[in-house]
Amino acid sequence: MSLDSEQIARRLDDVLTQAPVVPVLAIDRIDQAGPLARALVDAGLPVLEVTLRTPVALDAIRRIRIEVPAAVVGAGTVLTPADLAAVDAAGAAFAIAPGATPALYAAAQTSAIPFLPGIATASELMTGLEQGYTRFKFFPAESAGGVGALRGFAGPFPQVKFCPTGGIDAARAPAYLALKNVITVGGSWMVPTDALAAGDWDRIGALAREAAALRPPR
Ligand SMILES: O=C(O)C(=O)C[C@H](O)[C@H](O)COP(=O)(O)O
Repeated sequence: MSLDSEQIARRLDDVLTQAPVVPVLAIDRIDQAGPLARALVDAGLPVLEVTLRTPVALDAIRRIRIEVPAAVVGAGTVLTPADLAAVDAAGAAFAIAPGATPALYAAAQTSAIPFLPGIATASELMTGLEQGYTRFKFFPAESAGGVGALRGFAGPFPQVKFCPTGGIDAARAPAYLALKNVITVGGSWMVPTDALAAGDWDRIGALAREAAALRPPR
């Protein structure tokens, strides 16, 4: 399969436009997966990024697909072609990387799964453009220049849109969401570590509802 630039953008937009905020999840215990996903989806955040940072991540993706069919569950921290193949096999709806490499771009060309590469600089963005990509994760957003950097990218790269992630919270998210070149914002702030460990789905649900209300989906 070889996709052109428009097809790549459309496949990613189909996913990323479904919610103003994408929760970035590090799931430690498999029994957390279903209830956590349900709390987030019920609160209005259907698009979920399960990071491959924990041993149960792939199982968590499978579990969420079965237990919470309304979730659009994808994978984060996809670092290698092997990771991309593994998340595809687990049935992830999309794959997100904090950066990108020639090997990952090559693997994504032959993978059925929509792939969102990460960039932090104009040169990395231009490498992605050469690969046919116009949608990127901007990571780590706050320390790589934040809202100002994205305003700057809008000049030379008007066709490019972003999912900024990294250091964003409920207070910072609205400034990103107000930018024309931001489709959605990623972050973990609605899943505080102590609330997840305690299974406090009410608190997570309340934070997620606030996040979902930040902007109607685009
Ligand atoms: O694991 C990955 O693939 C990443 O790219 C990193 C995450 O997206 C950020 O760590 C989330 O950022 P916080 O909202 O600051 O927790």
